[in-house]
Amino acid sequence: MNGIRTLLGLGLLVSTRSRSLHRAGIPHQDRVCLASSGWGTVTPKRSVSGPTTMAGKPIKYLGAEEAQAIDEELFTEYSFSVDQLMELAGLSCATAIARTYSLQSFTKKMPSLLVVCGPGNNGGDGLVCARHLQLYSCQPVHVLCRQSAFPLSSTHSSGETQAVRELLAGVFLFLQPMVIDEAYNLVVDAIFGFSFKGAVREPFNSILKILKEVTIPIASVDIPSGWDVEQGNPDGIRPDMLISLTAPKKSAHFFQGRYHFLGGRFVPRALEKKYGLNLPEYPGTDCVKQLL
Ligand SMILES: NC(=O)C1=CN([C@@H]2O[C@H](COP(=O)(O)OP(=O)(O)OC[C@H]3O[C@@H](n4cnc5c(N)ncnc54)[C@H](OP(=O)(O)O)[C@@H]3O)[C@@H](O)[C@H]2O)[C@@H](O)CC1
Ligand SMILES: [K+]
Repeated sequence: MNGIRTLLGLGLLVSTRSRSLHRAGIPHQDRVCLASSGWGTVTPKRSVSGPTTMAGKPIKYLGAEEAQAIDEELFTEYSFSVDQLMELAGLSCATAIARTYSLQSFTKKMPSLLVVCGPGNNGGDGLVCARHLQLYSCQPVHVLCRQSAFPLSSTHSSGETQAVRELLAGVFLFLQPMVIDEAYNLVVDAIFGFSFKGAVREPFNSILKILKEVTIPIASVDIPSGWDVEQGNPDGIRPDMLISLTAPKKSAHFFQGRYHFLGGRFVPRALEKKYGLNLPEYPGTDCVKQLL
């Protein structure tokens, strides 16, 4: 633990420095984030059919283009703002995590959770998730994200959640999987979502390699980071939990962890119908539905 505290302390120092660098105009690709897991082996293909609705219809698993089209339509046709959707998505993720893992029973208290956030909206979901987890008494939550360049990070980690901290990826890369295992109870993987494509670029590639070796559970937001949105990644991280947002993506067929949730209860009925999503009923007023 001393090792991690030293590193985290170093991270805060570097983070402070990098905020200065940001103000000085250091390009955001020089800053970072990070995340992820180690449960089971991802071998295609666990389930071809996937879960069904109460009416017995299969829930639709989206391809990358379709996921992006729905995203676009939510903004243009239904006038959602990115902040609105992100808040609901992040809340869903925190709710699924808190329900599944008994936060009060976590044995490692200081720090408790590590949330690794990427450069896009998936990372924004991670920041919101971290804030809600913290409000669920899971403190402290450490957040690794691209240095503040990310305009949403200040919004979503603001207010009473200032305890979330930024670390540079450079510092993260000093962390050995064993150190992460020792220090944290769970990693939230919010690096990449449905806009990920191609080979993982640095520094995320190195971060994902570390996360592949971690043995504490990983909860992936929307898509396990580094997985192809449709084809998965047999050599990628192996999350214990997947929280699909809006609708599962095709890669969720390859998910072999223990818990699969659907979150993001914001899809208008007309949009659901248009894309034939066949979403399941959410129980009562819940914002998540457990699929597995
Ligand atoms: N209904 C919805 O739609 C909702 C969606 N929501 C959330 O939004 C997520 C989608 O967000 P998103 O579109 O911002 O993209 P996301 O996947 O986070 O990252 C893109 C970034 O990754 C980068 N990048 C890409 N490939 C890379 C590589 N190989 N190696 C390295 N970097 C790579 C890419 O960089 P670029 O290639 O552009 O330079 C860009 O910076 C979605 O999964 C869900 O979580 C919810 O908030 C609300 C409802
Ligand atoms: K993710």
